[in-house]
Amino acid sequence: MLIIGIAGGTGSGKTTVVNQILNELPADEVCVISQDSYYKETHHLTYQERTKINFDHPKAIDFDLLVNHISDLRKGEIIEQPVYSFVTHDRVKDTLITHPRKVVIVEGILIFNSRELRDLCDIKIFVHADADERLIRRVRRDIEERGRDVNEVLTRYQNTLKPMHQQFIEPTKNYADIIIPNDRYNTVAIDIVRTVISQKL
Ligand SMILES: Nc1ncnc2c1ncn2[C@@H]1O[C@H](COP(=O)(O)OP(=O)(O)O)[C@@H](O)[C@H]1O
Ligand SMILES: Nc1ccn([C@@H]2O[C@H](COP(=O)(O)O)[C@@H](O)[C@H]2O)c(=O)n1
Repeated sequence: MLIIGIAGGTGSGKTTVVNQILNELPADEVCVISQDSYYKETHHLTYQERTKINFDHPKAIDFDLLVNHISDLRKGEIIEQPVYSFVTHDRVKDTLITHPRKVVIVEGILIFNSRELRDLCDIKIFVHADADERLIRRVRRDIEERGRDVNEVLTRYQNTLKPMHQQFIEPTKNYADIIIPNDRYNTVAIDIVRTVISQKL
């Protein structure tokens, strides 16, 4: 099994890179684990209380469960991946049955903050895009796909996204084996990653 960690700031293009890698691999040889699915359960909080959570701090993530699940996959076990709603800011009741595959891709802004998770990754990739580019993408995406308005996104960016990126996300670039510059679509980098995967497999 080959475990690939893909980190990078919000809007850097992690999900897009994952999809580009997936395009070239047979569906039954790869599975994807998103860190977003592992935001801590917050059933006990009201919606208003949940909106105030700092989602860009490592404490917001259930790393214990995430590490256990990746370890289980490595052992060949099936896991039940939680499913998260960006609309309610909480996990939903459903889970996603996920089978171990030859290639396991773990993606998320904070994954390299966990030493255990870093150690589980055979290849660590950091997707880089400049802050202004990421903000533009984030505004568009959160309005179109996550039910937010421009004021909410910009306020969150100033209060949490920017400082948390500087404190917790950007420094983890140092752990990366490969850094993908993604201000523009980077097909050369994707080809290189695919070649590395093929060679390892
Ligand atoms: N290289 C790129 N150039 C332009 N837009 C991009 C690029 N990569 C991703 N995007 C767009 O930016 C938005 C955020 O990308 P996404 O892959 O969801 O980022 P992340 O998973 O890192 O938050 C999406 O709408 C996506 O289509
Ligand atoms: N309820 C939530 C939970 C997280 N976020 C934001 O999602 C970002 C991480 O996802 P990416 O796909 O952008 O990597 C992170 O920056 C959180 O602020 C949210 O808006 N609402």
